[in-house]
Amino acid sequence: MTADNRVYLFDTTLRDGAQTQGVDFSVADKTAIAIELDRIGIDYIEGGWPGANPTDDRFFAAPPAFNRARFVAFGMTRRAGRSAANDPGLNAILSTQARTVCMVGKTWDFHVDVALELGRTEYIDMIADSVAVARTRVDEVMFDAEHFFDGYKANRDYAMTCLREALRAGARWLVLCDTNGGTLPHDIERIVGEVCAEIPGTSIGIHCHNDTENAVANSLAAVRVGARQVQGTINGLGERCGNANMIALIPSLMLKMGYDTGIPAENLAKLTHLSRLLDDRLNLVPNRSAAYVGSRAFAHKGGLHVSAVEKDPRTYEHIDPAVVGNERIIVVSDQAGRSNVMARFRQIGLEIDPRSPDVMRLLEIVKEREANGYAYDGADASFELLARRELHTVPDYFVLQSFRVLAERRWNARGELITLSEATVKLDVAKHRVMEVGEGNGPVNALDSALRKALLPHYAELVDMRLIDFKVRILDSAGGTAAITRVMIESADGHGQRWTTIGVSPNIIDASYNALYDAITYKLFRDGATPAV
Ligand SMILES: CC(=O)SCCNC(=O)CCNC(=O)[C@H](O)C(C)(C)COP(=O)(O)OP(=O)(O)OC[C@H]1O[C@@H](n2cnc3c(N)ncnc32)[C@H](O)[C@@H]1OP(=O)(O)O
Ligand SMILES: CC(=O)C(=O)O
Repeated sequence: MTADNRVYLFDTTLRDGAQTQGVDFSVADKTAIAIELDRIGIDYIEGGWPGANPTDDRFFAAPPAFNRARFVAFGMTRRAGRSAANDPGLNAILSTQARTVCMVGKTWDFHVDVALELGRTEYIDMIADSVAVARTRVDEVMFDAEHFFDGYKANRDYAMTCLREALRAGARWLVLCDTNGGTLPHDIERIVGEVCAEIPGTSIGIHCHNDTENAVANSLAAVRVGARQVQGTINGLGERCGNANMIALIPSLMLKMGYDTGIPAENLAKLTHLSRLLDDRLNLVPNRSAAYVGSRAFAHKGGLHVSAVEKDPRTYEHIDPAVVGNERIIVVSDQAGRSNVMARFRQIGLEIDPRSPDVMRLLEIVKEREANGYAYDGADASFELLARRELHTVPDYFVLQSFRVLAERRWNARGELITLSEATVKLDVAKHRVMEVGEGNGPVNALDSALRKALLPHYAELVDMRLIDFKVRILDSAGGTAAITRVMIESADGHGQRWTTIGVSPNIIDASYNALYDAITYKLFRDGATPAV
C-alpha cells in the first residue's frame, strides 16, 4: 500500500530510452544522466539490462552512488527449459549491486502463443518461479506486465492470472505496460480502474508508449484511477515513438494534479536543465516546442498575446516559466504590435517612451524587412542591433571597403581532388586600411577567418568568439538558384553566451557576410569594446 497522494517516479531513460533508434549511451553518459536524475529526486533509476551488452555490464559493475534513488536492474523472466535458479540471464540481473529488479513478462496470450511459442500455463509457471527466485535475492521485485492492455482486451482472465501469480510470488509492484502504445486514455482509465478494484491494496504502476501521442495523457489517466508508480523517460525517449515523457509528466502530476512525487517543489526548476543535458549528451537539437521546457514554450509572438502578457503573464501562460527553470521570450516579427517592441526593449535594457514615434517606426521597419526575407523571431541579436542602430546607440567598429571570395576545385600535386576557399577583405579600422586573406573549408569559413585576422589586432574581445551553427534557407523556391537567400548564424563565446544573427541577399556570400557582420558587431557591443574606427 502507498500513501494515496504519493506517486513514485521510475525513470527508464537508460533502459527503454537506450532502445531509441539512433541513441547509443556510453557508460559516461549513463553515469552523468543517472546522477542528474538522482539529484532531481527520482525514486527509481533503471540502469539497463545487465548481461545484455558490455556497456550495461560495465555500468552495473560500477554504478554511481545515489543519495536517494533506488537503482534498478531490468531483465526478463527465465527461459523455457531452465530452472529460474539456473537461468544465466536471470542470474545476471540478480547478481548486481541493484537491490531492485524490474522483470518483464508477457501477459497477452497471443504473444505467449506466437512470440514465445509456449503453453500458456507453462508460461505462467515461468513468471511465478522467476519472481519467486528474484524475491529471495533482491529487496524489491517489480513485474512489468508486457502488453497488458492488449492482453486484457483479448483474454482478460489470462492477463489477470499473470498479474495474480506475479503478486503471489512476491512482486512488490505490478506495472501495467501499454507496450505497443496503441491504447487511448479512456481505455487506460477504464482498465486500470478495473484492475485496481479487482486486486485492491496492490501497488500498481503504469508504463506507456507514445505511438498515438498519448503516453503522457495515458499515464495521467492511470494515476487518476489508482496507479501509484509512473514509468517514463527524459524527453520521451524510447522504443519506436518513445515512452511517456517524464519532463512533461512531473510538472503535470505536481502542479496540475497536486500529487506528491517525492521531488521537492524547488527541484522542478531543474527540469529544463535536465532535458537539455540529455540532448547535449546525445548531440541532439533540443525540441523547441517541448511542453514546459522548450525554448518556445513561453515565447509570445502575436501582438494581442504580448499586449496582454505585458499586463499580466497569466493571460497567456499556464504556469510561471521560472517554476520549471524556463524563461519567457517576447518575439518581434511581422506578427508583432507596439507591445512586442516595448517588451523587447525592456529585456534589452533600452529605455524608451512608448509614445515615441521611434517605436512605430521600428515596428514598420521590422515588418518591411520580414516581408523581404528577414526573420527576426529567430535572430535576437540582429533585432537588438537593428533597434539600437535606429536609435543611434550602436557604433560602427569597422567599415568594410570590399571583399572577394574564391572557391576552387582542383587536383593537387598528389593527384587528389581538393576544394579550397580563399577570402580577401579590405576594411578600415583604427584609421588604417587593412587587407587580409583567409582560407577555409568553405567560402563563409574563409571570409570569417579573413575578418578575424583583420580585426583581432584591434579587438581582443573576438579571440574566444566562434561560429557554432550556420543555416541557409532559400526563400523563393520558384527562383531556384536565383532566389533570395536567408542565412542565420549562431555564435558563442568563452563566457557561455550564444547569439543568433541574420543576413538576407540574393547572393549567399553576401547574406553570410551580413550575418557575420552582425555577429561580430553584437559581440563587440555586448563586451563594451571601444570602437577603433
Ligand atoms: C517490451 C520491452 O521493451 S522488453 C525489453 C526489450 N529490450 C531488449 O530486448 C534489449 C536487450 N536485449 C538483448 O540484448 C537481447 O535480446 C537478449 C540478450 C536479451 C537476448 O538475446 P538472444 O538470446 O539472442 O535472444 P533474442 O533477442 O533473439 O530473442 C529473445 C528470446 O527470448 C524469448 N523471450 C522473450 N521475452 C521473454 C520473456 N519475457 N521471458 C522469457 N523468454 C522471453 C524469446 O522467445 C526469444 O527466445 P528464442 O531465442 O528461443 O526464440
Ligand atoms: C517493459 C516495456 O518496456 C514495455 O512493455 O514496453
